[in-house]
Amino acid sequence: MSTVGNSTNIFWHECPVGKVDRQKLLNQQGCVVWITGLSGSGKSTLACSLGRTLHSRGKLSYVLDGDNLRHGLNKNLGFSPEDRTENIRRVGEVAKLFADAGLICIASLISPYCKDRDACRALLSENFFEARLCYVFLNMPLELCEERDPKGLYKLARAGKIKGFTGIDDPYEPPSNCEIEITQKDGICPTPNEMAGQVVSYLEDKGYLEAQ
Ligand SMILES: Nc1ncnc2c1ncn2[C@@H]1O[C@H](COP(=O)(O)OS(=O)(=O)O)[C@@H](OP(=O)(O)O)[C@H]1O
Ligand SMILES: Nc1ncnc2c1ncn2[C@@H]1O[C@H](COP(=O)(O)OP(=O)(O)O)[C@@H](O)[C@H]1O
Repeated sequence: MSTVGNSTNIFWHECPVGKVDRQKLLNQQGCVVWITGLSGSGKSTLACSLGRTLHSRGKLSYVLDGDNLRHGLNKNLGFSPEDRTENIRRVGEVAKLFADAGLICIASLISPYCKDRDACRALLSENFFEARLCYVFLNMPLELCEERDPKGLYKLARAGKIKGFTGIDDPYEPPSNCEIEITQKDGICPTPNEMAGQVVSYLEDKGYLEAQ
């Protein structure tokens, strides 16, 4: 019997089919690839490209995209620091479930604050779950993201019509402990396929693309 958050008198129920059984079925290991970076840095593009590459290799993945989740699970959250923290916490919990289900979970969110990303890492490291988290930092210059501005949000933020926009008047704290950092080379951004390839190589090296 235990107490967790606001719930008291709760019990953990084990099921007979476990993570290892599911992983054997899928011939892969559940893990989380978490893509962080400015709006316009290419997070959704990389997430889709990675999902496609894994699919073509017979690996089951699922994309949790920040923008999309704000249409449902996180529709009651805005962009205040507190709401962003809750956003990351919730997606961390969902990603943990997907990884426990044996999937390669691809989360793509700005996730701008170090403390929230650290909390997420801690969450995925809790004793009953072996941490398999790969932070991918899409380290693209603000100027490039602003130039791309596919949704016109930077323009609105610069005009003061959106308050608290990441990179303009709300901070993006670059990670110092990410597993993969993707940058421009000689002023050229790697293609989505190249970026996905870099992540797939990491997953292969870790042995996540086959059962234990
Ligand atoms: N104020 C402000 N700051 C940043 N982004 C904003 C804001 N308002 C709306 N948007 C749009 O919301 C998308 C980011 O949602 P996330 O859930 O990834 O954000 S966060 O991780 O909670 O910071 C983000 O999508 P991406 O461009 O795909 O990153 C924007 O389209
Ligand atoms: N590697 C890339 N090379 C060139 N353009 C890219 C690349 N990745 C993304 N883009 C373009 O940049 C814009 C923003 O990409 P998107 O994936 O929506 O970013 P985010 O999800 O971080 O907001 C889109 O127009 C997309 O086509």
